Amino acid sequence: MPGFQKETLYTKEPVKTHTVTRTMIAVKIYSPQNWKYFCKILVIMVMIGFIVQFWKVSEPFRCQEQIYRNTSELWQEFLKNTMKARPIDKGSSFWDTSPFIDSCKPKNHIFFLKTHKTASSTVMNILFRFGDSRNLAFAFPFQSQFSYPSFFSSKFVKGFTEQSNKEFHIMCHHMRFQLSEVEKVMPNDTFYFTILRNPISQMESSFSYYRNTGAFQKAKSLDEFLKNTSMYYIISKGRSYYAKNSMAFDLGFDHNTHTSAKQLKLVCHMVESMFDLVLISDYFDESLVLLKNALCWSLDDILSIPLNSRSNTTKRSLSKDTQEKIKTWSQIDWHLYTYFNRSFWNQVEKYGRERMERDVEELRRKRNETAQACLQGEVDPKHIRDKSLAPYQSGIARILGYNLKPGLKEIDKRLCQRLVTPELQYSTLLHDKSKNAT
Ligand SMILES: Nc1ncnc2c1ncn2[C@@H]1O[C@H](COP(=O)(O)OS(=O)(=O)O)[C@@H](OP(=O)(O)O)[C@H]1O
Repeated sequence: MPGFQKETLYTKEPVKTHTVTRTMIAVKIYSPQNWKYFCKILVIMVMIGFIVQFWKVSEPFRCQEQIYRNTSELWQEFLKNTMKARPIDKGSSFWDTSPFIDSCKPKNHIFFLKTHKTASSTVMNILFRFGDSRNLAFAFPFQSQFSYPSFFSSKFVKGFTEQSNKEFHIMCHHMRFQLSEVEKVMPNDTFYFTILRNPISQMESSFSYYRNTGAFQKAKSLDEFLKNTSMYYIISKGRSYYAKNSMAFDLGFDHNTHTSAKQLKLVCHMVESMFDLVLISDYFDESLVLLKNALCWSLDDILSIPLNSRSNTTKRSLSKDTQEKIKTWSQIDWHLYTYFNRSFWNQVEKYGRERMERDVEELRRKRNETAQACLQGEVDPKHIRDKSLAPYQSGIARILGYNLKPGLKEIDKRLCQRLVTPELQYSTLLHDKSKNAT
C-alpha cells in the first residue's frame, strides 16, 4: 500500500518489517563488490567536475571565438584584399572638409548598410531618388531584402554573376552584412556607410514594430520583457535578432555572445575600418550634412522627409530602470552607439561647428519649403488617399504616411511623390524601370 510505505519511511519508530528491509539494503550497498562500483562513479564525478571548471575558466577564449566565428573570416578577407583593392581615401574626400577641392567629384558608387529602426528608410529614399534621377544601377534583392537574416551573399543579387561585368552603383536594401561578399558586387571605389541609433529608442521602436514576432510576442511591455528576459528570450526561437543587439547583428556580429571590453573595442574598430562613415539618426540632419560632404553631393541631393514614423499613440516612454537595462542587455549596440556618437561629433568638429549649423539650418529651411509645397502633412495610414504612398504596417506600430497637395503640376507631382514613396513601392518602381531599360 503506497500510503503505508510513505508512513514507515518517515515515522520515528518504523515497524519492524521495514527496518529489516532497510538493513538488508544497507548490507548489499556496503558489500566489497559494490565499493568498486562506487569508486568508479566517484572518479567519473570528479572528472565531470574538472571538465565543468575548465569550461568556466576557458569562457573568455571561447567567447572570442564565438563572436568572431563569422567576423574573423570577414576581417581576414578585409585585411587581405580590401586594403589593397579599396584604399579608404579619408584624406582626400570625407575628411577633407574644404568645399572647393578640385578632386571633389560626386560619388555614385555607394553601399549603405540599412540597419533596422534607425531612420534607414529615409536614407534609402535619398539614395533611391539620387539613383533614379541619374539612371544609376541598383543591386536588387530577389525579394524585398537580401535573404535576411542570412549573411549576405553575392548570389542574392539579381543579375549578378562573378563572370559578368555589370556595374552596380548603389546597394541599399536590408541585409546581414558580409564585406567580402558585398565587395564581389560593388566596384572598388565604393563609398561604404551605415546608420546607428540610440539603442534605447531603437529598441522601443523595434518592440512596437516586431511586437507579434519571436521574443517580444508574449511580453506585455518592453519593461516586462527586460524584467524577464530569461523567460521571453529564447535564442533558438525565431527572430531573436530584433530583440537583442539588433544593429550589431545587422553589421554581421554574433548578437548573443557575452563580450569583453577588449572585444567590444575590436568590434568598433572593425566597423570603423569597413565603413567610411557612420551616421547617427539622433542627429539626422547633421548626419546628412556629413554625408553630403563625404559624397560631394549638393544640399538638394540630401533633401528628405521623415519616412516610417510611428504615430505618437504607439510610442511608449520607458522607465529609467528599463533604459539602464537596455544598455546592458544590448551591450554591443550600446557600445557601438557611444563609440560612434563620440567619433561623429569629432567629425562635426573637423567640419566646423558654425559651418554645420549653417548647413543644417539651410537644409531644414529647404525641407520646410518642400513640405509646404508638396504635402498636406503626415497622416494616419487609414487617411492616406493614394495607396501607392501607404507604408507597410507591422506589429502594434501605426506607421504614418503622407497625402500630396491637390492640384500640383505634373512635374512637381512626380518629385513630391518620390519624396514620400515608401521603401517597398519605390523599390518595385525602380526594379521595373531597370527591367524596361534592358
Ligand atoms: N529623419 C528622421 N529623423 C529621425 N528619425 C527618423 C527620421 N526618419 C525616420 N525616423 C525614425 O526611424 C524609425 C524607422 O526606422 P527605419 O526606417 O530604419 O525602419 S525599418 O527598419 O526600415 O522598418 C522610426 O522610429 P519610431 O517612430 O521611433 O518607430 C522613424 O520615426
